[in-house]
This record gives sequence, structure tokens and C-alpha cells, in this order.
Amino acid sequence: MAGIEFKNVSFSYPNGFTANEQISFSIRPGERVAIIGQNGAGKTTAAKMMNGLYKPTLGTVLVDHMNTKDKTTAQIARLVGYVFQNPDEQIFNTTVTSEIEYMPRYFHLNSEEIKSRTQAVLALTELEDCKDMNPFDISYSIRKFVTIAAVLATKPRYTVWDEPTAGQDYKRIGILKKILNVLQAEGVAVIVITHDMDFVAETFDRIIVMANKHVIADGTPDAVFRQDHIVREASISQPQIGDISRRLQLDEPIIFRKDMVEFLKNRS
Ligand SMILES: Nc1ncnc2c1ncn2[C@@H]1O[C@H](COP(=O)(O)OP(=O)(O)OP(=O)(O)O)[C@@H](O)[C@H]1O
Repeated sequence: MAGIEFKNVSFSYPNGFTANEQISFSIRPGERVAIIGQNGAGKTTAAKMMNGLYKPTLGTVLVDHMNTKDKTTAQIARLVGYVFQNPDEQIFNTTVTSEIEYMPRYFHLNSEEIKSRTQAVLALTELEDCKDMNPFDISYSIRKFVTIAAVLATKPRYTVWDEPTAGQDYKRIGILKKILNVLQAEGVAVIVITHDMDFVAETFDRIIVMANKHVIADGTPDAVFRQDHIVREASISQPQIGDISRRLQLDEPIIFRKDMVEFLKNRS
């Protein structure tokens, strides 16, 4: 099956600390998946195995049938683009445009293709006004969009985004949602690590929940947030609407904004 497949994967850091233990799941092309869970649960470690930055200590990670252990990180990264949590760990060019063009140049694409990809991702990420600026002269939150644009310019089949909403205002979260919709229409999978439960509930079809090195749940937002023991074990918060419905002690918990609107309409 095409996709990213984890088969009984464990990962230990060189100091011997095991961060992932016996993890199995698969993500299909075009899927939109949020990975959530307590700090230190092992989300970033698992995500870094998706694009070959880390190789499993035990078990197998397959990307479109390729075993990541048999490939270089550069080979896997052509299929799986990784947007780092901290943009400053990713950016190293002196203009936004040169940062975006770097990987297409590395792939020896022709200049027309590089130009057209760069224009397309600048437009998609709404960075046209910053294209000639030094990334370090723009705000941290916008810098994150530079890293997203640079990854999308490589046209990966799968993308992994670590904490994209951290520090973003309402407008930029809207831009993120627009980008996600465009990618979904193009069949590009997006895997997001996030602590933003409202973003998760409104934007994702599937959630993988991690706690203490393991995957403890995998399902729709509705199915996951209705399970109190999972929410507790993973030390996650409910989306705001779920929290309000709980405080109202409704017979049936409500998770989504649209369902709360319907509920309130029917009461009035
Ligand atoms: N280089 C490293 N060497 C040793 N241990 C590490 C290393 N990097 C991470 N860890 C440990 O591995 C565990 C999992 O870390 P990871 O970053 O994968 O968690 P996470 O779920 O992404 O957390 P957060 O939500 O805080 O980003 C943590 O206990 C962390 O301290």
C-alpha cells in the first residue's frame, strides 16, 4: 500500500532513552492527520522517522514501500517534507526567495520550473510582500510560513508540520487552513503535530494520540474527544466547545462548533 507505514517501531536516542515503543500505524497519500499528546510523549521523534531524519531502532518505517533504513534522508525527504517546530533550525538563506529556491536548485530543476514553483508557493503562503527580505528581519510567526513555502516548493507527496499554529494569530491560522485545503485537493498528505485542540477539531479528519512513548488512540476527532480516559491519559485539553459542553453537563457531549450552534438554535 502506498503511504507511510510504521510497523512495530521503537526508537532510542544515543543516550539509551527510548522515546517510541512498538508503534504501528499507516497514513495514506492525501490524508490529513493530527498527532497530539502530552509534552514528551514522543510525537516529534515519530515524526522525524517519517522523513528519515531518524531511523527506527527496532521495527520498520516504509514510505511508499521504501524502507527508510535502506535510503538516505535526502532520498526520503524528496517524498516527505518536514517543517521544523523552530523555523530558525531550518532557514539558512539570506532572502525569502533564495530559501524557497534552494531545494529546487539542489534538485537541478530548470529555471522556469524553479520560478513557477517559487511564485506559486509565495502566493499560497501570502509571502509575496516579503520575498526579497532577509527571513531574520521578519517576525518569527511569518518565518514559519517561509519554512512551509520552502518545503512545498519541493512538491513532496507527504508533509509533516511540527506545531504550525504556535504563536500564529487568527488571520494566519486562516491562511494555514487554506493551505491545508489546497494540499488536500492536490492529494498531498499533511501530518501535523499540535497542542491546539480547536485547530484539530475543526481541521482534521483523523487524530493519532500519543502518550508515554505509545499510540493510545487513532480515530476521528469526534471518537477521540468523547473518550474521557484517552483525554486524561494523554493530558490533552478538550476543544473549547467540548469543554463548555462538559461544564454544562449536557447529556451528550458536543465537540464541534457547528453542533453547538445547532443545539443552541434548537433550544431557543
Ligand atoms: N536528543 C535526545 N536525546 C535524548 N532524549 C531525547 C532527545 N530528544 C528528545 N528526547 C526525549 O524523548 C522524549 C520524546 O521527545 P519528543 O520531542 O519526541 O516528544 P514530543 O511528544 O514531541 O514533545 P513536545 O510536545 O514537548 O514537543 C522526551 O522525553 C525527550 O526529552
